[in-house]
Amino acid sequence: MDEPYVFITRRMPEDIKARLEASCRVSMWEYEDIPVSKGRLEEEIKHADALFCNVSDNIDNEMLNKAEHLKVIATMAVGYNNIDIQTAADKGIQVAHTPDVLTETTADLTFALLMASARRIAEGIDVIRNNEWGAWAPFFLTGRDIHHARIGIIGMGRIGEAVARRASGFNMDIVYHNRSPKPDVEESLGASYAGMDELLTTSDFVCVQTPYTKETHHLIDGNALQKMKKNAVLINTSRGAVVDETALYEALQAGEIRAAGLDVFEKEPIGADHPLLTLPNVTALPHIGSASEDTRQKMAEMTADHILEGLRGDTVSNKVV
Ligand SMILES: NC(=O)C1=CN([C@@H]2O[C@H](COP(=O)(O)OP(=O)(O)OC[C@H]3O[C@@H](n4cnc5c(N)ncnc54)[C@H](OP(=O)(O)O)[C@@H]3O)[C@@H](O)[C@H]2O)C=CC1
Ligand SMILES: O=CC(=O)O
Repeated sequence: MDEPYVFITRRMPEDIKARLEASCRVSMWEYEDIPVSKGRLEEEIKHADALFCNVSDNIDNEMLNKAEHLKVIATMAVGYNNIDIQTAADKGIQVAHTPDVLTETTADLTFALLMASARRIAEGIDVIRNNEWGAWAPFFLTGRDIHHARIGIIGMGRIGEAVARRASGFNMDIVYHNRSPKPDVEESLGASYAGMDELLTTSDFVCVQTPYTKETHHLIDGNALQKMKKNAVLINTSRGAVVDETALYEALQAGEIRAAGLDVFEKEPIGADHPLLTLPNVTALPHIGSASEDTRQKMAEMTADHILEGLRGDTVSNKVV
């Protein structure tokens, strides 16, 4: 019997490719920093038995309908909003993702962004690099305190909980909002459940950690931003479109909220001409939530293993559908 054919949509380290090559025929997009072209992906998905993809690949209904032999899609991410999971399920294609392995790393980055936004770290770095440091001044680059402030976590899931654990080390008052309350987390972390309105109107830091779904599209819109405290900071490390960027720009410019820390954007990648980057109170990062060497290596290994499981006919261990 022919070996199954796997297509990898981004250049991966040799050990990851070799893990698959032990039992599969593998082909890989040549570049690490350029997404696979739509044309190549359409061509490959037609023949592939398995697809190793990532957050920047749009695996929609049209793309999936080209697949003739596909048995498994393994994405090197926990979020899978870029994959039409209903069509995959209808076609009997298993979809696997990488939960847990990236939770602590993403929470570290979320907290780093929170601290950088509150304490104006990016502005401070710019001052030094631009040779603008005149002298110590009493109120120069003063930020807002993190310790003992209230953090409101929207989406108290794996990453939300890991952020809450970090917040408790800073003696923060933790409130959260989910569709379903989590009494165990309330007990272990001393967090309190809040409705959206209460969370927005009382939090000093609002952290968004939900997946991107129809329900969470523009969850943070102009209305939500208006409810936030004037001194509040918004942190988004979930997906860009959970926040209405136009409304956010207007709220930041009008001083309706204090600052924003963003790792994700509605259309990625953004360029230096993005309106939000004209605002000094925006700290922006290029979607690097899970980007530590160890975590990305583990995510890649896990993704390859999901493919091997699916091709053996087993149920993949982190099955979305
Ligand atoms: N910036 C980056 O690089 C990274 C970004 N991410 C993003 O983070 C997301 C979360 O990951 P993870 O913590 O593992 O996921 P989980 O599924 O563990 O947590 C998601 C949480 O969101 C809540 N939620 C879902 N829908 C809603 C809603 N409509 N309103 C309020 N709460 C909601 C869920 O609770 P309930 O169902 O009770 O509502 C759940 O507690 C990923 O989907 C991904 O988009 C992840 C990793 C890295
Ligand atoms: O954005 C990253 C993910 O793992 O989801």
